Amino acid sequence: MHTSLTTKFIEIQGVEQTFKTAKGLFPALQGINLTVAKGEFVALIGHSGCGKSTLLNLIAGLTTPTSGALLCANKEIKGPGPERAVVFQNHSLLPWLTCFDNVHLAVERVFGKTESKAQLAARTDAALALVGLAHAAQKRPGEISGGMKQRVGIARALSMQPQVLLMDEPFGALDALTRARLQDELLEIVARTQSTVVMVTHDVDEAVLLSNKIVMMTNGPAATIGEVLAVDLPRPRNRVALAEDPRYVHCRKAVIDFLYTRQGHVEKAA
Ligand SMILES: Nc1ncnc2c1ncn2[C@@H]1O[C@H](COP(=O)(O)OP(=O)(O)OP(=O)(O)O)[C@@H](O)[C@H]1O
Repeated sequence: MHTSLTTKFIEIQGVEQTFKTAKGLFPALQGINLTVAKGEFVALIGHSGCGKSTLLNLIAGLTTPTSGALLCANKEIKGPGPERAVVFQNHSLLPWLTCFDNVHLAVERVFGKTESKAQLAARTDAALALVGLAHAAQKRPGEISGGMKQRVGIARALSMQPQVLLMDEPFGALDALTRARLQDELLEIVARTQSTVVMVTHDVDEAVLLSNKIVMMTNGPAATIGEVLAVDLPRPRNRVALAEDPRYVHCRKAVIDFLYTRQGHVEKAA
């Protein structure tokens, strides 16, 4: 159960992102102002191409904004850092390494200079155990299912003991049942580790089930934050019980209204 969600952790101030393309400048994001508190779970939702990944990449420090500022723990975000671990949709594991070695690589990068070999191995084991994959430690990505690969990706991110977990549609490529199971696991892990999470998703139910706050983005070009919805559902959350909870239904409807009534989907060429 989150106690206080008041400590400002990530601050995004007047951020604008313009890309140079063959056809000229493309304004992807403008006027983005957002605060994420420590221990908060924030979902970014919006139609395809509105700029969710662009915003997540800015927080990850993989790109720099055209203007505006991004801060993490009062420090300007100037590049990627182990305190902001990223989980991508396609797990991005190295296929020739075992699950253990894939996670160990990240552990070594962050703690290699300060900890013994035994400590690094123990961290790796603990991260795999956290996602229920201790038994698959010696398997290679090609020998495990899509859901398991995604769990290794989450273990790798968590193994760095990041202050914030940035997830870009982490369950987007999975079937509905595996996706539901991983959402439930993520809920438990986040409760146990008190992680701060920013997650990009297309899935309204996923956003409501997992988050404290849903950031709804307008369609691009020059996309911005249209509305922020507070999800005041108590934790722990149970998907079956929530399905009929009027507060859940209300949140779900508010997001659907925003996406389909006020931001009617416009397909546009990328
Ligand atoms: N490096 C880039 N150069 C040029 N345009 C880009 C670049 N990255 C993103 N864009 C454009 O910026 C817009 C936002 O892209 P982004 O990938 O952030 O959207 P998204 O909301 O994450 O989409 P999806 O939900 O489909 O993954 C799109 O129009 C995209 O074509």
